[in-house]
Amino acid sequence: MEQYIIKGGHPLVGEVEIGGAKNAALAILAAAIMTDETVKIDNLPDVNDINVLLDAIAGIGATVNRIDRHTVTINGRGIHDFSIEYDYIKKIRASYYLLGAMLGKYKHAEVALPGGCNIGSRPIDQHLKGFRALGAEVEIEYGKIMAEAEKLVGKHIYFDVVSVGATINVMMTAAMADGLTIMENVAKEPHVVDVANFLNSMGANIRGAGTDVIKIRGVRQLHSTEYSVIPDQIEAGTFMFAAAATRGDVTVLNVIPKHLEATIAKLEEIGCEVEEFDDAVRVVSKGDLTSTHVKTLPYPGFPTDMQPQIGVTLALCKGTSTITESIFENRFKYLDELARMGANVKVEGNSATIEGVEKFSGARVSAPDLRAGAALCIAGLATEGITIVDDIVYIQRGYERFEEKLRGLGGIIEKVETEKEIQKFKLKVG
Ligand SMILES: CC(=O)N[C@H]1[C@@H](OP(=O)(O)OP(=O)(O)OC[C@H]2O[C@@H](n3ccc(=O)[nH]c3=O)[C@H](O)[C@@H]2O)O[C@H](CO)[C@@H](O)[C@@H]1O
Ligand SMILES: C=C(OP(=O)(O)O)C(=O)O
Repeated sequence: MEQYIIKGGHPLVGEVEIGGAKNAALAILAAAIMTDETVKIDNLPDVNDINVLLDAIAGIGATVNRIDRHTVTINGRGIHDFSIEYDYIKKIRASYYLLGAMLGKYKHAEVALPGGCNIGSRPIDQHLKGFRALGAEVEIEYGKIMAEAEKLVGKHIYFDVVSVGATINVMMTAAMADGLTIMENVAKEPHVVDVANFLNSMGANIRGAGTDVIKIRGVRQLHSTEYSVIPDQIEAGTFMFAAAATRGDVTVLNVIPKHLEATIAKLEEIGCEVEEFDDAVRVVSKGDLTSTHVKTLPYPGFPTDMQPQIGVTLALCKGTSTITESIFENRFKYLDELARMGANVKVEGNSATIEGVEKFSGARVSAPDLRAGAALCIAGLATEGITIVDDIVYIQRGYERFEEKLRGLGGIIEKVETEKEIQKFKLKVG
């Protein structure tokens, strides 16, 4: 099993290029099968989740051509199989987007119940409510969701909870339903807007993405397009908190600063200097940082996907910080690991109280999920000793060349697999 080994205690300094947004790209790839024409998608992150989804799309008969690591063409004309059994697909969350896409285009879809990070119970009732409202019959049997419709007809849908997945999924189906769909209480995340823009570039008629109400006038057919995925605000934020925690000076390149507002506000609150450019943000962290309070919320609130990264940073800030996790009930597991590195934390229900410490000590820790894994690497980079992070397969789901990008900022981090490699690293770093 691959691990990261880290020798920390050095400020991260320099520039890092941010890739395309995983969570936008996954939905866009699924939506690409909704036309028989060829779609070209650029700025894809080269991460495991994307590769699993591309294999699944090829597996049902679409033609998938990799132009390079970040560009792909997809042609859905050959799709002959509307049932996705593929073993890996159920492990990724975004497998549910094939349901919305296939239901919209073929009026029939069967997809294994989705997986994704184990950060809470993660129901999909709002997705199913939306499909049913549009006229689909939906059943769950043998771990599979089966959706079928003779005809899909636009409806007024009010979501009971704000869900990124349900908003995008039902939007995809409604894009090819008859008539007008009005979706209320929808998610406003940048990736919701990106998927709407992508579908519109294929000929869909979607208005209001990025606000609380999305209106979709269904169209009969979608057509070819060329599209570039937006930058990943979570990858960018991860490097920004890595700069803060290591008392570094890092500029994230190829970002949309507007998408990073909640992150920038928290970095400034704890005492970092943040400079915004057209498509870059520089974070400078000098001297003592101070505590703050964080509550995760749907966009434009502070993202739950950035909660572990700020948590690790706050554990090294002076004073008492609190974090309220209001989206997922099981996203504090990384704090147990951090406690093994010397953090002073207490979790009660959906709140964590963090008493800042001056430094951590290196330890062997496990990545409990994707963002938590990245956050534990930040902890290791901020720690003078040696830290080993196990289960990095989670990190590889969503970060491209993570260790290489950190090394580019002066971080001492290597991917290792054997005890011999660990010893070699220790000898090298002294
Ligand atoms: C692949 C992907 O894009 N994953 C992201 C997506 O996950 P995901 O789409 O699973 O998250 P949602 O936005 O749907 O979940 C938000 C909240 O709504 C609840 N809920 C959701 C759907 C539903 O049918 N019923 C229901 O009750 C969830 O339990 C959660 O409490 O958005 C999350 C919130 O920004 C991010 O953390 C994930 O990284
Ligand atoms: C939780 C995440 O992903 P997923 O929803 O795919 O588990 C994430 O991207 O942080």
